[in-house]
Amino acid sequence: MIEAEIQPLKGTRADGQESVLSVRDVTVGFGDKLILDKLSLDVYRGEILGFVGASGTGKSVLLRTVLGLTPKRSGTVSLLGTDLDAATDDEKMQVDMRLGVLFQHGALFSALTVKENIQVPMREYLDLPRSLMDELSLLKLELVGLPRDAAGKFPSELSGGMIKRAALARALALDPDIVFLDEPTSGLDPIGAAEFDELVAKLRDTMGLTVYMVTHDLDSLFSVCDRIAVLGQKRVLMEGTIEDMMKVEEPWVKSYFRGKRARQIDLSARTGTL
Ligand SMILES: Nc1ncnc2c1ncn2[C@@H]1O[C@H](COP(=O)(O)OP(=O)(O)OP(=O)(O)O)[C@@H](O)[C@H]1O
Repeated sequence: MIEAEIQPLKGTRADGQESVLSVRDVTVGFGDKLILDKLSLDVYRGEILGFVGASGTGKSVLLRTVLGLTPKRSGTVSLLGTDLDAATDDEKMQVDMRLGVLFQHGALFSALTVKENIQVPMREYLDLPRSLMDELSLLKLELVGLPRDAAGKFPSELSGGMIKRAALARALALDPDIVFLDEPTSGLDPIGAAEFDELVAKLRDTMGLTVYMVTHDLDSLFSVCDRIAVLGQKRVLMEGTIEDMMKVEEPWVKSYFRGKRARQIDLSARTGTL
């Protein structure tokens, strides 16, 4: 399959699936350095989208732009059907409440316990009694597979894998429709990373969560991502399933998905030894 044969960008998929995130012709630059040039992308409800690209191509810049943290020069970003530029403050807040974010670094506030970290979004957006917030925090911990006694611990007392889970629990605090995960498995050993991937897939299956995952982790791309978008040349170079990616001849995509490491993972996945 060549690039042109991969599914084109649309607002709604052929099966009628709604676009939860719709990025249209977004241009972002710093000074005279253009990072994204008329980039378009859709993420559909209930899918796990893996977003990849060489280092420095602008994956974090796009994520920050979508979240409204980095200004764009032109283009539109619609989240959950709301054009963020045209939205009122109240509409923006309604959207903010329905998305969760797990940043690669600085995932948790170090001076707060895990429970207090999970309660940060609840305090920001909801007016709930303390006992209910405590109960909800324990439910979120259970959801991400952490024991109840993790609630009173500080991030420094947790392993890397537990920190990621606790940060995910915080991202899920308000039962979001979509979560943005920036390199969620970086720094985890392969078993911890595989367990985290399984957790993300389980949450998608049970909660109908939509997942936008920036990742370099080939294991994640092969095992849990429904669709992959590749960033290159300041735009989404191509998008499709992992099978589509395996057929692409573009040099970076080819070496990424069909290099030695990728071949080992693909073989493991096919033989069930992953
Ligand atoms: N605030 C900023 N001011 C100026 N340049 C920036 C700023 N933020 C990012 N950049 C530049 O934008 C480019 C893309 O950076 P970005 O962090 O998005 O890359 P990335 O694809 O996420 O890389 P990696 O995979 O290594 O994390 C880089 O050249 C970076 O130096």
